[in-house]
Amino acid sequence: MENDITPEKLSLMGEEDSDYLLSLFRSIPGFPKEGINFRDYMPLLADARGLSILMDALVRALPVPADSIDEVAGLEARGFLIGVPLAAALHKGFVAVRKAGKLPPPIEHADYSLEYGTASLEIEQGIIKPGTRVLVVDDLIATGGTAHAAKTLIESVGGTVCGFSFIMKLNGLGGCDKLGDAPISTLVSMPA
Ligand SMILES: O=P(O)(O)OC[C@H]1O[C@H](OP(=O)(O)OP(=O)(O)O)[C@H](O)[C@@H]1O
Ligand SMILES: Nc1ncnc2[nH]cnc12
Repeated sequence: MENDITPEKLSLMGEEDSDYLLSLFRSIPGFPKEGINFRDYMPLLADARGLSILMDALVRALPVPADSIDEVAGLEARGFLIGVPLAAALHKGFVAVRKAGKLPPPIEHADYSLEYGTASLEIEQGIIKPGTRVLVVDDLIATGGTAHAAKTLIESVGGTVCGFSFIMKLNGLGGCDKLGDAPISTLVSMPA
């Protein structure tokens, strides 16, 4: 099903690498429930060349210059998998934005709705210092509920979201419209 995937920022790399990356995405209709076409990037991580191209692509496609980022925040769970290596590649720290109940108090908490359910995100108070410029990283933006909740949390502890980096964007759900003015980078887009 990779033929319904549109490259966005992949033009920043060679056609051979771009095609290779596109060939590794998987789409699973009906998972986790009827009506959802689940977009899976795990094969990109499992493939040595795919992982290397992916990380390179995320760095090239940063929505803001690297020197304007203080910290990278990854959203549990799939955002952790790319957030940590991206932070390391940029020589920045990494902050985990976690699902409810995983972090010790004191925490900040925000509820949000998903394409297929509802959930809560939490962040430790004190982990982001006031004035810190944070790049938010996740694998995918659908409705934008998760990324918006992360922005709310980061701002509630005094940070500023300077940009968002996603691998995938699902079209037609208005996700990016929820995120305010901070620049957004997505490597590929596809129908929801
Ligand atoms: O834009 P939205 O509609 O909010 O959806 C996007 C979110 O959904 C997925 O996470 P999920 O909550 O399924 O959790 P996981 O990463 O733990 O699998 C994905 O990794 C994003 O975080
Ligand atoms: N269609 C989808 N595929 C993978 N992750 C998602 N998160 C929200 N919608 C999703």
